[in-house]
Amino acid sequence: MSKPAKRVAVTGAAGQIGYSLLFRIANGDMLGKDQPVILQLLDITPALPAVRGVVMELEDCAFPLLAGVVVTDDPKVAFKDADYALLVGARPRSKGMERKDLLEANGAIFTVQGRALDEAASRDVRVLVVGNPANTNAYIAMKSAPSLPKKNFTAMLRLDHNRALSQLAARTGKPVGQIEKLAVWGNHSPTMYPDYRFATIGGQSVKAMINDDAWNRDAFIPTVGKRGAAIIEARGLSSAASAANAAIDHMRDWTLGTNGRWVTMGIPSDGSYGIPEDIMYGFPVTCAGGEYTMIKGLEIDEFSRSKMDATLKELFEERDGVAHLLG
Ligand SMILES: NC(=O)C1=CN([C@@H]2O[C@H](COP(=O)(O)OP(=O)(O)OC[C@H]3O[C@@H](n4cnc5c(N)ncnc54)[C@H](O)[C@@H]3O)[C@@H](O)[C@H]2O)C=CC1
Ligand SMILES: O=C([O-])CC(=O)C(=O)O
Repeated sequence: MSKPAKRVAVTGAAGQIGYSLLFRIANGDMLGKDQPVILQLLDITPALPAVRGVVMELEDCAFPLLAGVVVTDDPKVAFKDADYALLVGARPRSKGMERKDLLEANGAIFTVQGRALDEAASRDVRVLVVGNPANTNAYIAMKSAPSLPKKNFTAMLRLDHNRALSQLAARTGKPVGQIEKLAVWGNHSPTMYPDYRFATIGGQSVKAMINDDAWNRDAFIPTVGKRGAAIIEARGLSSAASAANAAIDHMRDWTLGTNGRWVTMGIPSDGSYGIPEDIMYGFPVTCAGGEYTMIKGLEIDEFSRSKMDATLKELFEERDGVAHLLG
């Protein structure tokens, strides 16, 4: 007998990430090839005709796991009994903007949606915020949903993690799938700190393999941090397929587990590593049994401390900038 369907809410369903994401969720890439899903799609009223077009295409794929689709412009309808919520809908940046420049335009969306999740979603709903600035928007949603567990709110750092893996594979000439124990600390912004000090390939230290601090400082860290801008420069639009892929990776690993492998998730801090409680910060985690567990006790050297503090400082500034939204 097939499993009962899970309700997956996706906001910004008419957008470019939505167009890459929905088909993969319906195909079972996120929750497994034996898990039926009901998609609950939210967008703003003028975008609903476009969402209906996407739904026609979903129908035309005849996905066996797609057990139903809801289309709405009302967050409470979209989040009704939702088991998963992927909050993608928000304005993307264009050339010359930083992600934090979107705070004013996008922050308010996440108070409304946090409250609607609080009221309507499953008490176990797993929330991933993709819309930028993702960490602070996730913080806003979490603070606007006081009856839901804080740990169920996360922000997407997985694209940064995957970008960093790919840069390391290129530099070492090793297969990307063999790299373990990478971490990306902090904010999804150019201040993030991708950190391969603990990384291994086939049990060998990646840091020792590369042995080039200047490359780390002057090439690796800025390339990963500014990759989003490089894609906007090249495409004229921000990353969409790779962002959707990262969202699938994040939710799949959270739900189905990582078998001991480290991944990066933006999660509310518990105070570890000197990051104050509730700050939505990228940490290395493993996932098992539907829960994530932060990797604790890693040594933080002076260079790393300064990087982790710089990205924390930016998150403080963003948090202060949205204080008025949180009353
Ligand atoms: N965290 C990450 O790694 C990444 C985050 N992003 C962010 O994801 C967001 C979406 O990007 P795209 O899909 O490329 O943008 P897009 O402009 O193609 O689509 C955004 C969609 O959200 C909808 N929307 C706007 N306000 C809404 C609201 N209040 N409720 C529901 N839907 C709403 C729009 O109508 C549109 O359909 C942007 O903020 C972008 O910066 C993009 C790439 C990576
Ligand atoms: O850079 C942007 O604005 C879109 C994004 O978050 C990314 O590609 O990492």
